[in-house]
Amino acid sequence: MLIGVPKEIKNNEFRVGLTPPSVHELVARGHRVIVQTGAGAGIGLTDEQYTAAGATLVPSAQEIFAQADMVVKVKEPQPQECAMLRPGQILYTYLHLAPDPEQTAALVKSGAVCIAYETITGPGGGLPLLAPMSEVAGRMSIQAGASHLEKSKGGAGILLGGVPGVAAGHIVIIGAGVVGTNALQMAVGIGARVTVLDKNVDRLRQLDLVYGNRISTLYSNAHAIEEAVLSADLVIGGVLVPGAAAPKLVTRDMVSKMKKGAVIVDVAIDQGGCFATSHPTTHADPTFVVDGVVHYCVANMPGAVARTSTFALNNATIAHAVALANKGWRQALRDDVHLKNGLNVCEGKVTYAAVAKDLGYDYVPADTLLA
Ligand SMILES: NC(=O)C1=CN([C@@H]2O[C@H](COP(=O)(O)OP(=O)(O)OC[C@H]3O[C@@H](n4cnc5c(N)ncnc54)[C@H](O)[C@@H]3O)[C@@H](O)[C@H]2O)C=CC1
Ligand SMILES: CC(=O)C(=O)O
Ligand SMILES: [Mg+2]
Repeated sequence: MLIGVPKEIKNNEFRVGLTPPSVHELVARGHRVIVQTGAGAGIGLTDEQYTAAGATLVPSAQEIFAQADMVVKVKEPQPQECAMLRPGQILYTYLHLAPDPEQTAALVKSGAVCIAYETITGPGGGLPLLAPMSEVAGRMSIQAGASHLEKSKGGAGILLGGVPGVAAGHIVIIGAGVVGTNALQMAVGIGARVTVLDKNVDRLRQLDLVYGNRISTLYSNAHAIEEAVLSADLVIGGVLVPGAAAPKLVTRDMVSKMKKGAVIVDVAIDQGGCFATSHPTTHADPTFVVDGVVHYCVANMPGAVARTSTFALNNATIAHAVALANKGWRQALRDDVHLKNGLNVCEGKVTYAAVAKDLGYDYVPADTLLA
């Protein structure tokens, strides 16, 4: 198979779909890989490293999309990339379709076979191709929050760890999945007071066993969320209903009653966000203020630590990339229910139930397209 890797074009996005070691994995199995010139330059992955791994460099994204049987990316395709996809071509990347009707319509129109990293499941449960980026974003959420609590960034002027004689700041984490537990690890590490909420009591039980009385755990409902966020200096939003638009758990009214200069980091913004007042921002202009509360809503947080993130992502994506290249998409999906769960749009049909429901498409089960 001919596999193509374009340079990412989203704002401040320096990750790349395949590292040179991943290129080597594919080439060693008899596949050809074309990489756009300079695709990894922003994170020190040179064109020479790609050619040494067996890739051929091509100068433009147009040539990558025109030639490749499978395009491997990181972020959802931007409108000009959607326009270059063609029927039957495999697109393997993050998509986050539920909050994005324009992208969904463009992918349906393209006729391409669109496999979303974020809905591929794992034999042990969970979302193993989302997990590494959630680890990164969860850890980053505390440093982003701490930074924006500084006066010069619009925050209240609070040091989360406090100092002897002055109380530590209060961090509230909504959602105790991968983002939430990684945020929690950092929050405890800097000495903040931490409250974590989830609907899954087993998750809270596990965290209680690890952290004991260093944290407070709360069952997530509207009352508990309101009480927690009103006393918070920093709120992290890390909820997920897989594939679906994020539930708006923090209302406009709650935000209006929060402390002035408090900070919200809505990590779930790539699924639409879990604060009623959120909208996506970029690394170039990461925050806005509503009712005196600083909102950080960057939809590609791991792009800021693009080198770490690229290697972590490739560790999780390469095995399925090899399967798709070796077997073709139909057989690879027939052989692996977890990879099949990644199919969101295929040959003009929406094949992921939560996306179809949220955006008003007919849901066509993947199996009907694999016969
Ligand atoms: N902005 C960015 O750059 C990035 C965003 N993300 C996003 O972060 C979000 C979270 O991802 P993960 O932690 O990997 O998901 P996860 O599935 O590991 O955890 C989500 C948690 O939310 C909980 N939850 C669901 N409904 C809830 C409710 N009503 N109240 C409280 N908790 C609730 C679930 O029980 C689960 O524990 C996703 O939308 C993901 O796409 C992930 C990486 C980067
Ligand atoms: C998961 C995601 O949206 C990201 O890594 O950018
Ligand atoms: Mg997006």
